[in-house]
Amino acid sequence: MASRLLQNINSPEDLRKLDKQDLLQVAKELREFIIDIVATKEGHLGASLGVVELTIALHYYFKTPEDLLVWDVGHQAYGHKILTGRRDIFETNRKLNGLSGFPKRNESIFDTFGVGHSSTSISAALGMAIASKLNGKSEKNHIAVIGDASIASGMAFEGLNHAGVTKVNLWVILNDNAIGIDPSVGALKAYLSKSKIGVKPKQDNMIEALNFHYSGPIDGHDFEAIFKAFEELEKVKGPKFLHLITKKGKGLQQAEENQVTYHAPGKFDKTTGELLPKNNENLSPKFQDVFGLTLVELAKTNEQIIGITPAMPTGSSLKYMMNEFPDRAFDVGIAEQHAVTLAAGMATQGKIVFCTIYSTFLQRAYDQLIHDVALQNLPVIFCIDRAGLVGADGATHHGVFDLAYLRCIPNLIIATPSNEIELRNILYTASLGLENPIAIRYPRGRGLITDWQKDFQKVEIGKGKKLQSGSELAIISVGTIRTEVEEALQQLQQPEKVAHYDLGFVKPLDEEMLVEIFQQYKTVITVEDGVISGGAGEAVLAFANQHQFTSKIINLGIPDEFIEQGTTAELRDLAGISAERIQQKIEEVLS
Ligand SMILES: Cc1ncc(C[n+]2csc(CCOP(=O)(O)OP(=O)(O)O)c2C)c(N)n1
Ligand SMILES: CC(=O)[C@@H](O)[C@H](O)COP(=O)(O)O
Ligand SMILES: [Mg+2]
Repeated sequence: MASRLLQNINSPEDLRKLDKQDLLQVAKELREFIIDIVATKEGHLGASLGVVELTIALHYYFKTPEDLLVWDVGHQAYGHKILTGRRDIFETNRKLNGLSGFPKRNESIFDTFGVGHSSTSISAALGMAIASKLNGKSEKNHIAVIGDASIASGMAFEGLNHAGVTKVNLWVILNDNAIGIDPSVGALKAYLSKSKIGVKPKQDNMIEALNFHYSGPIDGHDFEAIFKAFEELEKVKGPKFLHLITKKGKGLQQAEENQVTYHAPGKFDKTTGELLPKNNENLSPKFQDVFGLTLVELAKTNEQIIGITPAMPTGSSLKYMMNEFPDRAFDVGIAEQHAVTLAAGMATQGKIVFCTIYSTFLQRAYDQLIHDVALQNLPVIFCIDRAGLVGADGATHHGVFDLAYLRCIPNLIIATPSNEIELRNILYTASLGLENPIAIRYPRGRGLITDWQKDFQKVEIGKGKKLQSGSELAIISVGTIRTEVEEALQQLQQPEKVAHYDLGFVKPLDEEMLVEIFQQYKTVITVEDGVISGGAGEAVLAFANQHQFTSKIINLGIPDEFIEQGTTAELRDLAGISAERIQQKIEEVLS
């Protein structure tokens, strides 16, 4: 598929053998190659298309891999992967046992740092640069490429602040396309958007104030301009900053015009850019929409309700509330720590704050969760999206640690609704006002219920439920993994032997229900889509031990290893929590 020039580029060395004039053709071919593959195999599109020229220029000008190139987030690194020896296996991108969708150290020597979560590139590249200096290799270049949304995160500023007092050979390249997944937000965006190509912001250049040599803004699709800037900056000692203006989705009209949709568009027609219908999608809503639409309903009748998202209005569906109540719904940018403490501040003033964060990104705000929310027992409502295995994004994005990292926090309620209606009802219950903070956990994608917009029912906090009686063994499922358990039970030869309970809450546990289970069953299996170590199953185990129940307890969940990418179904199977694997386990125990 790779055409004339690209098919002979198996490493940056091959690229460097070409004349500069050939690079335009390489850019054309690289764009076509990315579009071709992503159109059928899916993945992140717009970001990689936007940095095609920059990617080629970096590998052409610098001596990678000796010079160290660090991509921020890494969703824009497809061109980098293709030029660094992975062209022929690029169609395995984000698939089980295939390439990771992000740079990864054990995948290639050119991937200098594993990424996926944003805003780490400056700290990582600075760390490398300081180490190089200590190793007597000060001439080595260390290059962080970071987007306009990612640089607005606190962590990126911490890196800039430190770099400014070093004399190391650090390049920060700002790829400014004025958008993250959703439009960029905040005062920094306003500052950056005043910069026009060729017109350096003269007054109060905040980057220069941080002791960086600032260059730009230049057109990031113009090879000549990029090389000229590289040559000039190479003469500068110490940290330097190059500001590029690019267009996300460059080269595919639809992607340029609908940048939010084409961030990760799913399958599309590679020539027209038209999105293709998704196969096998049922009619039940996405869990994120159950959250987003329910929140709008609740916000209509209660003006104390506030919504907060750190940079994921579309992904979390907070966008519905942002559209209806722009004064009460906030996208704070990639700033999970700020989002949590902002929510805490609002809660001190009696606001009912729904703070929605992907499980994996909430890891960033762990201290804020403990110190600013739980310790003061502020009743913030955390809506934890993308809990469990998320599929193709892989190890950096699975939401599998939350139950373990939340369970040990005093004061925090942890709700694990097992379907759309339960999610809706716990959102309603939380909106009535709780005395504690609460974490409500739900997965990526859709469940099975279509008729979900029922009248609200108040939920009793800390209550689980019996879903099915059985004579020999009990299964306790945690959250929406319930559907895998139900499917497993349907396949059993003797389903009447197996009882099924829904834990409902990981904290507080439904002790009454657990006592009933342990008094009745000699074997109990817990199933969750989170890590076993420290997870809900271990909470059940600890309860049994504390109360001297002697039933045998088997915990199913994510084993003590990082799970890579694949479809959610494949990964559940590998982890032993698919319907089939659960069924096998039950049959084994029963026999
Ligand atoms: C800590 C963290 N929060 C949120 C995200 C989700 N996320 C991935 S890419 C992205 C937007 C990045 O925008 P920008 O840095 O401008 O890069 P662009 O996509 O425009 O190239 C966001 C919010 C993330 N990866 N990491
Ligand atoms: C790169 C990144 O972090 C996001 O683009 C992420 O892939 C979004 O995930 P969802 O598709 O689950 O919203
Ligand atoms: Mg951007």
